[in-house]
Amino acid sequence: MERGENGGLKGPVQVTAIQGDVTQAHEVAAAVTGAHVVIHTAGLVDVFGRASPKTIYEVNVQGTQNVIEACVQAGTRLLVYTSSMEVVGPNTKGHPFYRGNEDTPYEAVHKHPYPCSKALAERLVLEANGKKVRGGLPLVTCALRPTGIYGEGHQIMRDFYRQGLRLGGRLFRAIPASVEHGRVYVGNVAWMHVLVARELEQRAALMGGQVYFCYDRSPYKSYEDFNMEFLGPCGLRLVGARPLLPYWLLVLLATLNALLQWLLRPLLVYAPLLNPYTLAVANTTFTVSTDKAQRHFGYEPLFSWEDSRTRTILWVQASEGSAR
Ligand SMILES: NC(=O)C1=CN([C@@H]2O[C@H](COP(=O)(O)OP(=O)(O)OC[C@H]3O[C@@H](n4cnc5c(N)ncnc54)[C@H](O)[C@@H]3O)[C@@H](O)[C@H]2O)C=CC1
Ligand SMILES: CC(C)CCC[C@@H](C)[C@H]1CC[C@H]2[C@@H]3[C@H](O)CC4=CC(=O)CC[C@]4(C)[C@H]3CC[C@]12C
Repeated sequence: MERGENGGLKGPVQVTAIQGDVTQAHEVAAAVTGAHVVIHTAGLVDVFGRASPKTIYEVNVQGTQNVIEACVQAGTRLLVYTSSMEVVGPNTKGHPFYRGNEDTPYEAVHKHPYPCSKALAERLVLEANGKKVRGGLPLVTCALRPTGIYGEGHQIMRDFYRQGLRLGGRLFRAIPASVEHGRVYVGNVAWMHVLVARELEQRAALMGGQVYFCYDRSPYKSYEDFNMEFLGPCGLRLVGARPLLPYWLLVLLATLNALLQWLLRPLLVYAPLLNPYTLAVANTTFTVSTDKAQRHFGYEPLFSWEDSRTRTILWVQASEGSAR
């Protein structure tokens, strides 16, 4: 096997897939046994009310506890956790987080089950740093906090694309262009995980118990303007320099959706994109500006903004056939 541009090994890699449920401790133990490093990225990502708060807690918090316990029992010393920007914010008060870094003071107050579960799970992982694993050596853990991930496989992007096609090639602006939302390309999030997994053992004293935002050179834009970087070249147009509907009306619609969800629950799962939580997240500035990952483990984005954009556009275009 040869070395690639970034010093990593290049060539075929053998992967063994083991299917399991993180809520089942014995299944997690079976998957972790014999592993040198664990990257725990499985999670229930639901901000729409599809799953119950109990299920979200079981998967994200209890599942993470199972992973930690499996590392301890198996004597696996290195654990990397995929956390989220959501453990910080936006908070329930809608305070902006503008170009913040890992040390920026911010009142992290959550009510929604998803950010609550990610925050609890992250805390479990960080508190487990230094815990003795089988054999007596200390566990080394750290957490990566991606902002909104985009790229190939981004289902919400595909949903917006299909909606735009249905509306005759148009999407209507709902959020002011001045609200900036942090985004990071999926390939760079993955690359950051690989680097952490590679460096955690050698740099345990520096990296153990640390959190790192996942970032790259994607531009700071509003959620909708950012999506248009990909949907625009696919033939969609964002209508309106300002939101089409007044904010109070969006709040009303979001509240109505939440009420309908609650009323219909015994009959069906009504889970539209717009609810009070998603509206608050989309409408609150949250952007990061940091070089901590570069300083601690030499991270540089593997994919430039141009590459990330092109790859995402190609993926959206490829999904066009199935959209019609
Ligand atoms: N999508 C985003 O913008 C962001 C995602 N994240 C985090 O990144 C991670 C991956 O998220 P995505 O790829 O977006 O979501 P996803 O839903 O595409 O992937 C989650 C994976 O977890 C697996 N999973 C769910 N429940 C499981 C269970 N009980 N046992 C085993 N596996 C289970 C799913 O099968 C799926 O493969 C999650 O931990 C999420 O919290 C963090 C920040 C932003
Ligand atoms: C016109 C509507 C109000 C627009 C709705 C857009 C929303 C569905 C999305 C806006 C921001 C997204 C979230 C954000 O990127 C942060 C996230 C981090 C995670 O860890 C999981 C996903 C998410 C909560 C993401 C979910 C969709 C949005 C709320």
